Amino acid sequence: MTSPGSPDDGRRLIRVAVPNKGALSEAASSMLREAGYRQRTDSKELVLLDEENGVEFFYLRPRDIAVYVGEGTLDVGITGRDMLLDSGAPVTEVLPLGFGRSRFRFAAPAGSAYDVRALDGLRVATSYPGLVEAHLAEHGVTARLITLDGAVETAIRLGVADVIADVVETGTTLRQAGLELFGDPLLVSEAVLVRRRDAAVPAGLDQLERRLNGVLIAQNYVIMDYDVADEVLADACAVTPGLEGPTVSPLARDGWKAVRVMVLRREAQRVMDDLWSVGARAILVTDIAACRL
Ligand SMILES: Nc1ncnc2c1ncn2[C@@H]1O[C@H](COP(=O)(O)OP(=O)(O)OP(=O)(O)O)[C@@H](O)[C@H]1O
Ligand SMILES: O=P(O)(O)OC[C@H]1O[C@H](OP(=O)(O)OP(=O)(O)O)[C@H](O)[C@@H]1O
Ligand SMILES: [Mg+2]
Repeated sequence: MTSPGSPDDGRRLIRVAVPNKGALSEAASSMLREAGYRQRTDSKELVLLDEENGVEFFYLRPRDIAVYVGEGTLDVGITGRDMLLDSGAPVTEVLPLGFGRSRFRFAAPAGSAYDVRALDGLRVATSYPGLVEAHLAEHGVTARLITLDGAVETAIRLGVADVIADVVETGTTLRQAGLELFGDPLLVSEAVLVRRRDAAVPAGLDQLERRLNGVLIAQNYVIMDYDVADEVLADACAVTPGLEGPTVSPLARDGWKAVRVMVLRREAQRVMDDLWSVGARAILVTDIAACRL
């Protein structure tokens, strides 16, 4: 008989927690899909078995994911760094995933010019009490935390709090509530892959990590090909050092080489200008569909 969590051939499945709703949900599933895993097609599905890849996905609230992984019920999960620190669960980051980027900041009514050290005795509304409490303690400040489930920006207008601490991406929500930021960010957050701290590395994590890393590289890098005369080959290679060094091949045209190299996508236009300046020609940029480095 097959026990839960093990397919017929006796391999143990790696159990992965994925956000079921909210800001991380869609991006997490599409990254996993990009990495070759099956994902649910119905947002009501709670569990999905991808037997071919040896993975079982559990769709859970992002806030609960660090708890399940910290308890060892699930092997790994995708959640926000802010949520994982707030939970205090014994989990550790395996890989930052490059989406769900935000800052965790204090804000107060525009013009009130607060300072973190002046929060003693004030009411701070937040959905992340663990994070805020630790930060205030670091600064020797004792404030009264008002813990709310969401829509924290409204708490000041309704007279429940003097300042708030919340997730900020574009700042639109804050501005619309007539608030402005003060103090340094408590945290810079993004979605992260997490596993249980001080526990054995779960079987299958290395494959999951390599696949997700492959997706990140494919998103962030392009392939650049160009032709260059031997005399300026070294100058061109200095512009495009690549990750491990460019591939240089002979061209049918005497005294010229063909070069192939990986370049950061966001720098591609600047790099093409620089290559052109040193004399490179036929500069082509190609997307990477998938990779393992
Ligand atoms: N507008 C945003 N841009 C980028 N990341 C965000 C944004 N809002 C939330 N996040 C991040 O997404 C993660 C989960 O937050 P989310 O808002 O999805 O949870 P929630 O507030 O519990 O759920 P919901 O908003 O659906 O009630 C956190 O790590 C947070 O930093
Ligand atoms: O800086 P912005 O681009 O405006 O984004 C930040 C807002 O997005 C999230 O809200 P969400 O929609 O998740 O509602 P919630 O506050 O109820 O969680 C977060 O809590 C902020 O309110
Ligand atoms: Mg939210």
